[in-house]
Amino acid sequence: MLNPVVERITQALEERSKQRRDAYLSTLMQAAEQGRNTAHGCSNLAHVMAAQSDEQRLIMRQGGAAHIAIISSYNDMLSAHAPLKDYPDQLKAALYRYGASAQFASGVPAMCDGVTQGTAGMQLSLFSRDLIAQATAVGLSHAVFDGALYLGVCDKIVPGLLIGALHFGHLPAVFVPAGPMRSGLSNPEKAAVRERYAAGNATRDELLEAELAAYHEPGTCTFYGTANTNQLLMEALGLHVPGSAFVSPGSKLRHALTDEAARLLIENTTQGGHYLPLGEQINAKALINGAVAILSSGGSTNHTLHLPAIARAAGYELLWEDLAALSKVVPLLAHVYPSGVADVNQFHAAGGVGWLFAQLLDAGLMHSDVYTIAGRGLDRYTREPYLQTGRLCWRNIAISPLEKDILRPVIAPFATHSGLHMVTGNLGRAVIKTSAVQERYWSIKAPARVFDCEADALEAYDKGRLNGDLIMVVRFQGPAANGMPELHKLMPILANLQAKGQKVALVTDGRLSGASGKVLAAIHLTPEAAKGGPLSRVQDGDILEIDAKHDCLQLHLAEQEFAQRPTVQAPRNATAGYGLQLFAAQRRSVGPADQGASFLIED
Ligand SMILES: O=C(O)[C@H](O)[C@@H](O)[C@H](O)[C@H](O)COP(=O)(O)O
Repeated sequence: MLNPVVERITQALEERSKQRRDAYLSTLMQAAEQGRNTAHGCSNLAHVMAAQSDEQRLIMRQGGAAHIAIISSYNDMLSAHAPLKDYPDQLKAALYRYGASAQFASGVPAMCDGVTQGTAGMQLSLFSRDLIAQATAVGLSHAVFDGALYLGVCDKIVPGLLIGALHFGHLPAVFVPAGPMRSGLSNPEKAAVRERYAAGNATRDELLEAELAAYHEPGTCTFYGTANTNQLLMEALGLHVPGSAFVSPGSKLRHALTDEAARLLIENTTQGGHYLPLGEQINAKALINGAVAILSSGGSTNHTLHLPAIARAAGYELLWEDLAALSKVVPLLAHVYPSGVADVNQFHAAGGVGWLFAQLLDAGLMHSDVYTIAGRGLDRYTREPYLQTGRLCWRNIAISPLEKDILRPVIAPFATHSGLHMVTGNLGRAVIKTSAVQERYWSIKAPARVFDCEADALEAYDKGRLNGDLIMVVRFQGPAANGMPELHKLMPILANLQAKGQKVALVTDGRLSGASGKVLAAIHLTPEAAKGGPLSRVQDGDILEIDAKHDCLQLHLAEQEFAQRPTVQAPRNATAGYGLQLFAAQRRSVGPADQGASFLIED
């Protein structure tokens, strides 16, 4: 039986979004009826076919076969995307075997947050999600396709591809992952070396050695950050070949799963006989399944931005309140770094996605009656793929998790609350994830130390100026100020202060990495300081209080006195150089964090 809160939130989502969703579906229907662009004349078609092989031209000229778009975010800057290099050729070969034709419709940009962390480039990170959505739309705008394969893994890329794809929601879609790199130096060991380096107790050589041992080959980073949360989300939305999220790149199984992605897509086209338009697949139940999967696994806080933005692209208005309400009934069932010490390879080996979904479905926390690319019913995603004499098969996963420190059943979870909190008070509202924070640190009342950028906070630490209990405020980091960068570089220094016995926390209108944890952090604060939010009136020494258990974020100051304080303006020249000026229009038009921090303004 479905959990009543899950049922209520799903219904509320449907009701609140009815008008928008109906309009979305009617646009989708029109596009579906039209199919490929019927206005295409011979010259248009000749342009489509000019670069194709004779065999492919023949298939297209004869008509009747599906024509598939491949959209890829491949580059070899991202270790997670490097394995995608040969996928288009493999997928095309598989599609041809099934009688379809295919074209590499577009590449989309993809940046690595690990490379840009703590640098100006990070200011483009969240904006790149919407840019990827636009690039996806450009790729599909030729309107000659019957379905599309989307290749991407990392933080902004998968949400961006999905948002773009949903604007072509009449096309069936399959997302094709590449899988995580093998485990190297463990994530906690890597973090420990960083903390020692920040404290001056490790050399730069030691630090680099540790980083290289952690990030050591192609594949997704092994912690459960935003990229791997994306992969879990794609399984929960039924957009992957079941169980394909965390299979290593380069393995025979991965190869077979990639071929299977092509086969399933063909099946879901009109030509394949089981037409499944993406826009119908991603309905309220699917979105709630995505949210529940992320919450129960301690997924990335970035998805409090991405999920509302994805939902909006499908005609839904998903609220932070929905996530907060679900969080209270969805137990934390996985402990993967930063919430635990295990990495995603160990999570996968312990039972992984399939085991987790089986638990959630059994407890009525996920909707089973959803459309997936593999057929109706999410139960298909509770099994794991394997090869039997070269043939791709699926099998049930053991009922008990193989490792109770990594996965736990609904009846004995790590915590009954998933750990995502929405805190509110006179500064606005913000998001806190407690699954990686020890419970004794969940509340704090301390003086504010206010910084207008991450670099100033790091400098204060280096100069030994962060003494005593403190709540670090780093403001002018919201979407309109500078694109809402991740401030992950603050974590080692705050962790060090905490380890020394100081009570510390962070309040910011910026973001943290999915890999951040340990220290209590109220992030995505809305309204942001650059828009005149109350955060712009906070001063050094103000007493702030954060209480995750009671969903509270408060500045203790008489209301009138606080209201009369002058509003500090955003620092000038923070957005110059490194291409940042090119995004001035986006900073002007971007929406607030609780609506996904998106600059995609729809009519
Ligand atoms: O949200 C995320 O998951 C991050 O953006 C992640 O993709 C990024 O690469 C981190 O900076 C790496 O974390 P570490 O620096 O801790 O390895």
